[in-house]
Amino acid sequence: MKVAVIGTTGYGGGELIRILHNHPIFRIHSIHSTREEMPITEEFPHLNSIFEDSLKKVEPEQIAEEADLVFLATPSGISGKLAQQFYGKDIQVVDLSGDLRIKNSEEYKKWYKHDAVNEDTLADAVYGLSEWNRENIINAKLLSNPGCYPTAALLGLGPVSVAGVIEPKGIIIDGKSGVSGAGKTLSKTTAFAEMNDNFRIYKVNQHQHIPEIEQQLKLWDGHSTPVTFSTHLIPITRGIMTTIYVQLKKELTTSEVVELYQETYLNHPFVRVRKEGQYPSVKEVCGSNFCDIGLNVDERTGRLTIVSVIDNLMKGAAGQAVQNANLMNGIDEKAGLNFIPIYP
Ligand SMILES: NC(=O)C1=CN([C@@H]2O[C@H](COP(=O)(O)OP(=O)(O)OC[C@H]3O[C@@H](n4cnc5c(N)ncnc54)[C@H](OP(=O)(O)O)[C@@H]3O)[C@@H](O)[C@H]2O)C=CC1
Ligand SMILES: CC(=O)N[C@@H](CCC(=O)OP(=O)(O)O)C(=O)O
Repeated sequence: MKVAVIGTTGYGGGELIRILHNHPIFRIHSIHSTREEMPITEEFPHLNSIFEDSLKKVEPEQIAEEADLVFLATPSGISGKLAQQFYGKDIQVVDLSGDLRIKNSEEYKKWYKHDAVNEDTLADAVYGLSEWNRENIINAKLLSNPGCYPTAALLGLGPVSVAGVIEPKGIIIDGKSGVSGAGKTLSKTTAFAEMNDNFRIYKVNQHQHIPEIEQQLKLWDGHSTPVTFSTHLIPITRGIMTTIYVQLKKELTTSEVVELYQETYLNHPFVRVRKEGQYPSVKEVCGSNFCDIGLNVDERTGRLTIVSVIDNLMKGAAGQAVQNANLMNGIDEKAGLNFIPIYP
């Protein structure tokens, strides 16, 4: 199958190249950028003598004629416009941005600060939380890949939310992300002197991933109410950890909760549930498509602590995007994604 990548010179685009280069079915047909036509190695010297294709202009008509599937690894605002240009054409679209995730246009505008895509495009976009929306993903032509934080948070919350064993009110999600989550555009907060040896909270109660998390929780549990979601920048390159606090409705032991998670994710190769007493760290998933989850019930408070970790560029972006593209095409979901994490 021929695939195209738009936004190739970014971190998400670069990660797509790393995965697709070794994919057994998908073949990179073309890579696209707003820059002048140049070999990708000008931007990514690490690809020298491995993959040296030249960047092409972003021409949706031509891309749709030539390729079977296109990944949009472009910023919010740009992705939505591109998705509309591909709409109705004979090509599958997988968008890594937030532009197609929020079904309510007003809600999107409130959090993303610009207009949403048109209603048709929005209505046809399938939310690609791979482990939880499989039936819709396999029939999707337009796929909206989840955000990095929502992936970690929702994979952590799914089993207890669906089982109805937690109070729908008062969920607290504490997120920490490595710097590559912010993309490669230079900014003051991600500059070395600001970020190194530092730990900073940002977008307090204003993060654009809040409506995405709440939208999915509401589908799982109609009684669910707004969550508290905090995001922190930590001085590592890759990785997200969410530490989630929920109140249990009834008495459950850690071992019972671990069993619930292990059963839920039994047939989902990219979610690894740790046994009682073990908790994941971000290094243990780095460079891979895994989401690792650790659990503990505090019997004193009746609260469950859920710890989930992902690599933001893999399960949080390009990895899950390829997993979804595999599902959309009836290919083994692990195809091209069989990476052992880079450790240490
Ligand atoms: N980084 C992460 O961990 C995650 C990112 N995402 C989302 O994935 C998308 C890509 O993120 P990321 O790779 O980090 O971002 P980067 O900023 O690293 O890269 C974005 C790329 O988009 C391209 N671009 C910018 N404007 C246009 C345009 N008008 N038309 C076409 N291409 C354009 C740029 O390439 P060029 O200048 O060559 O045109 C740039 O390299 C974003 O929507 C982001 O929110 C989602 C989950 C996690
Ligand atoms: C560390 C860092 O800055 N991370 C970014 C993640 C942005 C992102 O991936 O945005 P979408 O998922 O909405 O496309 C942030 O918190 O805004």
